[in-house]
Amino acid sequence: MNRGRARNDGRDSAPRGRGRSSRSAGRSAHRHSPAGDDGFSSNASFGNKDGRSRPGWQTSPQVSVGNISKQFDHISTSDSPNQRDRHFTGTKDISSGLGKLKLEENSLEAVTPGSTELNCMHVSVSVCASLSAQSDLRDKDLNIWKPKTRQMIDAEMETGSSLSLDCLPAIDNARTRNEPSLVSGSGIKCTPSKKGSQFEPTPQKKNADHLHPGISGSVAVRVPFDICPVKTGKVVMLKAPLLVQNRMKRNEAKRQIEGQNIKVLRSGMLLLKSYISLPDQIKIVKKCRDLGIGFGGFYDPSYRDGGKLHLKMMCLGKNWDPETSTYGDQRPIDGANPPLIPGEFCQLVKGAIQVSHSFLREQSKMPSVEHVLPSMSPSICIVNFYTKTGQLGLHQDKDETAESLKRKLPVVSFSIGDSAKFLFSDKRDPDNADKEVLESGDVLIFGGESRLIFHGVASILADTAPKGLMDETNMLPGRLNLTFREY
Ligand SMILES: O=C(O)CCC(=O)C(=O)O
Ligand SMILES: [Fe+2]
Repeated sequence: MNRGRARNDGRDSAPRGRGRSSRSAGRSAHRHSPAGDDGFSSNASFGNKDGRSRPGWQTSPQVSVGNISKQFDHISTSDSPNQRDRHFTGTKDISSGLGKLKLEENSLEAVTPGSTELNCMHVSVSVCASLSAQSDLRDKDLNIWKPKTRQMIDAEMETGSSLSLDCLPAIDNARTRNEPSLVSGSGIKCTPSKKGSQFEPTPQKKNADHLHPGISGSVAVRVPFDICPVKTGKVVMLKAPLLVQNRMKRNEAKRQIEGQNIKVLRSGMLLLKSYISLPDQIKIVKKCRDLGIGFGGFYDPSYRDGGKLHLKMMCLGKNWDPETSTYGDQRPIDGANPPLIPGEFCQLVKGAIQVSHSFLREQSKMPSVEHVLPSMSPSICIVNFYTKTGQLGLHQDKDETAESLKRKLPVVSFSIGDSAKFLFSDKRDPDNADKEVLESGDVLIFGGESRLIFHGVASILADTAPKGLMDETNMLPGRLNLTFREY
């Protein structure tokens, strides 16, 4: 992808050298659910016909934490369509050194002797930290959620270290993927009470010790980034000022009036305005939120020289590493395997390409438009979250396989939340780049002649997200962007 680093002025640093990954394309292809399996019909709606959500989206097992479960601010509602309700919050001090995890179908218990204190706060952390598992969590977890299975996993928790459990809601992922099942979703963080011990999450570790059985010692934890923090009764939510609320409502109304339309920005570069319906935007945000707080979720990506990108990122299907500008099956910073791309996302991508084809055929009166905009089947999705100050310098997306680039398979980009000032150009030249405002629900496609166009995000236009989206998801102010590619 070779993203130039965004400086504060929105311009780029010099292009970075990059080795293109020569891995074969096949590896990731089977890793995402085949589009259509759990996707949705051609009208691009996420829900079932009766409006209810599909089970894959809403798995919600009950979770408790040993004998302290009652004390948790647990608002799990297994039938609730609202993902945010499926959390519990809490932190627990551990003063003794031994703990046991008891896992059984639809429940998880952590029995931690010597518990002394419970404070309520929302924490969700990846997998297990400071846990020396005496059994292979990976293998065991694959069975844990089978009916009637009960398992005990003895685990040693070092005194003065932290234990983090993640158990919701990516049980589906764990079933289908060979990785620890305590993956995405909410969790409980047990932190030490010992003076001088680390209360802060440990810095990320550059290996995947925690994935291997029998390795003791403290294991690093990625600090999860929650794009939709849970509203609790105790937190006073400040309402957006009236002016802002009115602007959001106006934007929403404008989008509804203008409806869907397609703009050809260049050959092979199309902008599908308001392509993603509001209900689907909401579902995408909630899904990204759940994946984002789980193992392999959002993190602060940096370049090789340590400079930070001005966004949070996670990869689905395959990992793209900004430090090396290459794709791989594991994320080097923590060994996480990228979560699968939800089938519903792939369906939306395919639908957007089909709609573009119909439009191009209609325009050109040509029976085939594949040479203008080739079809593609996504095997990679890079999810970016930009806060109000986020940006991304002009860059080309060109770390996909030589075959994918040769065929000029398009990149398909979803915008959700606040609008973005998007730049694109033949050169890495922000001053002379073309500009387009990408709004919530827009889908941008660039393939064919435009496949290697320089593009980037100059700025985020604050408080422009649809009010309905923000109200329904409690998403932080900012913009969610998903770019799909075929590896
Ligand atoms: O946020 C956007 O619109 C662009 C993101 C992008 O170019 C990328 O992730 O490579
Ligand atoms: Fe890009």
